[in-house]
Amino acid sequence: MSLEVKDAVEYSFAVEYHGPPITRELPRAVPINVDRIPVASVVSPPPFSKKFSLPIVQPISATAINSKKTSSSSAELVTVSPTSVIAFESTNNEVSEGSYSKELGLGTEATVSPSSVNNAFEGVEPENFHSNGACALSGEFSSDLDCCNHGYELNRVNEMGCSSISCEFVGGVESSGVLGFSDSFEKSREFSGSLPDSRLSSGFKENLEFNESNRPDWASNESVLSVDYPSSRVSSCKFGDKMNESGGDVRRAPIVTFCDIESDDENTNEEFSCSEPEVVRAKKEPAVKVRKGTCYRCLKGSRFTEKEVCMVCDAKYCTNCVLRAMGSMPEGRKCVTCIGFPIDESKRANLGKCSRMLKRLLNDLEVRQIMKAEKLCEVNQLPPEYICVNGRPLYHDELITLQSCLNPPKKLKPGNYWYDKVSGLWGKEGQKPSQIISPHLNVGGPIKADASNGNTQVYINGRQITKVELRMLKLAGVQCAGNPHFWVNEDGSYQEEGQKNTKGYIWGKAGTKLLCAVLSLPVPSKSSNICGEQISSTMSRSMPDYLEHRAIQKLLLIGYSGSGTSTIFKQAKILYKDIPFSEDEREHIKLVIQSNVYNYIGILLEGRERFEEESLNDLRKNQSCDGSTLEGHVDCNDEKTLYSICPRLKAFSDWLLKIMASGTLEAIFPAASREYAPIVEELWGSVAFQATYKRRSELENLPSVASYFVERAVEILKPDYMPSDVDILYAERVTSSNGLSCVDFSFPESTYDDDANSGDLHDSLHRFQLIRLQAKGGFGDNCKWLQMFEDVRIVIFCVSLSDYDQFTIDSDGNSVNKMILSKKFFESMVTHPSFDQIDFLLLLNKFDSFEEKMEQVPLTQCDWFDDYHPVISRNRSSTKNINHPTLGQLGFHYIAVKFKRLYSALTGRKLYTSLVKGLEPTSVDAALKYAKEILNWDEEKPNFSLSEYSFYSTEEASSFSH
Ligand SMILES: Nc1nc2c(ncn2[C@@H]2O[C@H](COP(=O)(O)OP(=O)(O)OP(=O)(O)O)[C@@H](O)[C@H]2O)c(=O)[nH]1
Ligand SMILES: [Ca+2]
Repeated sequence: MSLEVKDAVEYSFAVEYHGPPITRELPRAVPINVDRIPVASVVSPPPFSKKFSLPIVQPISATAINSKKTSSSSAELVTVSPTSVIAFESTNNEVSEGSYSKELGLGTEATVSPSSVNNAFEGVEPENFHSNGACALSGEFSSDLDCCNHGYELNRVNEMGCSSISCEFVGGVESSGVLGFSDSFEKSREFSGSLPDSRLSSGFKENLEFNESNRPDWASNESVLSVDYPSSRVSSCKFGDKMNESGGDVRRAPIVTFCDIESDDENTNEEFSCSEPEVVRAKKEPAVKVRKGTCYRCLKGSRFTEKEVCMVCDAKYCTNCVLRAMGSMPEGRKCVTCIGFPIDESKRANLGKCSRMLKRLLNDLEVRQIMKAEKLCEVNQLPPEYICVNGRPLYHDELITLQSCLNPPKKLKPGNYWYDKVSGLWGKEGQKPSQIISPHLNVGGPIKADASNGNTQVYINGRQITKVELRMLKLAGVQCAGNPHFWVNEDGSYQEEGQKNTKGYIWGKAGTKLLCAVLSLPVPSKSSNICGEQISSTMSRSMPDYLEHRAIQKLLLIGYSGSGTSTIFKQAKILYKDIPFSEDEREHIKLVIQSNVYNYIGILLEGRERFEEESLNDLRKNQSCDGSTLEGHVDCNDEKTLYSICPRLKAFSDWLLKIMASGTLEAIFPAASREYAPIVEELWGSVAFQATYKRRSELENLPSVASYFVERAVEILKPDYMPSDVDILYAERVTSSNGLSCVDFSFPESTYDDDANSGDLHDSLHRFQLIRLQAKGGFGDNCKWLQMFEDVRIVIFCVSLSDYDQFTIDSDGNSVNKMILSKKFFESMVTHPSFDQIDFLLLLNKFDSFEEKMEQVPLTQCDWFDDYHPVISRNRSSTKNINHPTLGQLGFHYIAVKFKRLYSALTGRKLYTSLVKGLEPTSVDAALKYAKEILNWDEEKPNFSLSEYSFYSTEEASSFSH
């Protein structure tokens, strides 16, 4: 179903006002003077950029624009035929007064008359208008309110506990329909720093002004109507609310200040307040005002009609009208009347991303050509003065320098940035660095000490650095005592100011890069060390692909020791990376696996000694009793048992056990590996070892994965062995030694998506970073890491289901149930201040062994589960059956509920849970996609109104209810 939810959400009904009598004057929808219908906004600046103070906002009348257009020097402009589609080189100059005024709705076929403009607002009684805020002029306000009513529930534990990715909508429009995600909605409110309500009031205020003064000049209308700015992102409020009304400005003065259009795609929880600098930007309004949801040309259709949007004025056209309204689209999707105008910056991300509608209407070649033009044509490029570097707006060639350097800033959007020319560090004004771009570029002003708003008293190249940078420096081993001023070069070499000798290289250590990744700090890219690079002077570089620049979403994976986090981490690598493990990594892992194998062999040899001892004891006992031999087990003369080995093997065994006891096993292998491989082969072939191996379940220290490796010991210990992905998956101790590992990935495009529509594609191109933090016996030492995870989007907490009958000795020497330890760890994490307001996804892992275990061992082995009284059907079968769940499924469901209740009691929020078999790729894939779904919704919710197509139609919303 692909209903256009955007419009669905924008549509709103006026609500009758029942409140107290209103004392002040009520706003009225005033007929607009058609002659004054504005058609121009800011004059596109480039031609004058060097000489004048720009931009200048001038009201331009419809006739004026027509004459301007016809006399325009741009061939493209004048030859546009509103009806031909690909006629970029159209021959007839059919742009006459008539055709333009027609498009403007002023001519004979006027689509909107003064009265119809008025009509559009009819039916909105003053009271309603008042009570409903600014909905008549800008439906987005009410749509934002609707947003929060879209209760949405991503799979709770399904009855049988098997499905983990189902989603449901609960309640479409009723105001109490907030379910499940209410907490995350709270979060998004916080992010935006402005509640929908506050927007309402400010929008309303401006509308009041509008109506009171009824100023006909466009410049002021601009600001009023801009309140209607599509609420694409949580922070969008800033545009309309703070629209600066000053028309002209002084070119070099940094009064052009910005907030980000999509600032939420990074640092989600930071700096989203309306106290940010405001944007000064005029937006061209559609030539006509129409009822929400209808086509701007034919005025037909409803909110459900699929529409294409003009990149400039936001006018929307239905399938029947779009080609007529947009013509040949020489600059992409713009109304014919908007050609030559800069695009609405909020739509920059959509440049070149074709809609389904156009794909249907046009052939492939046409689509490609239009999208290319849309992306690359001059007028659609980022205006240089929208980029402010070190407090100064850029000139045209500065922007080109910036964009065409070897390491250009990623996701360059209008905004204020700081740039440290010496090191190449680059960031948003008032924030930590986000990237290291090419150094020594001649752009912007000199860097200011407070550029990143740091308060650490530590300086890098004259800039006071931020807390997180200081943390990184310290962890990277840089001596930071005494408020030093550092001089950092682009290669990371640093010295203290005033001193000559280099003290070290900040990014020199391997660990520092990982650290930076975790702290969201940039590291130099490989090519950035090249100095004096040539700056190409052409605008050949295409605009950076926005898809690449989506911010990475961090998933923190934690769990009590042995819960399976490293298995899931490795599984993610294998699932989503083309090269899950590099050659170097494999080489290293090989050694780990080989030493693991020796370790398992050692444990078995230890067991062999014990078994031998026991046999000998039995033997002696028997001999002393009746003097007879125990048949088949002992050779009387040599005191040999089934478990005895020859001296050569015995010597090896003694040596290995000694090494293991001294804890130096790893230091001795791999060198020893080559030497002893033949002995291992002999050992494996021996009767005694085989007999021991048969009794391996009696050896407590031998992990269950051991058999996977020991049975292939001979092969694995060969020098040319290379571990397979599965070997690595099963291997112990192959993930990072310091307890921290991370992997960046994105989910591959799902194969069952009906259409490779680029609008949907973004979903598969979301980037994620899975960070695994190991918790040896609760976090202890690693707790220091937790505070670094301020920008983690979700915590994935892993619990081993099969721990319920496992016990371990705690520090006081008491035997404690491992599930209880997991629970305690869970409690301390969900209540940890670092994770306040962060969603938790509980993975109940090792379901495979749990299912087996449940057939043997009662769940009540764990005290926490002593109230487990399942209703077990008599004709229970072990196969999955909805009506007759297995014991494993019943147990899983019960444990999931236990954790959910615990979580809810501790946080008042909802815990997401999923069942996992860590060793099965599909299961881990499903679990991680579930995490993605949770985040997606979290992100989608605030900008619900902008999503062109959504999987979640309102119909689905209402058909699924609680
Ligand atoms: N049967 C079964 N075993 C699993 C599963 N997931 C992990 N394991 C095994 O459980 C053991 C512990 O898993 P790890 O992934 O190392 O657990 P961890 O969370 O990294 O534990 P620490 O390294 O102690 O912090 C390994 O031997 C895994 O092979 C599963 O789904 N089923
Ligand atoms: Ca492990």
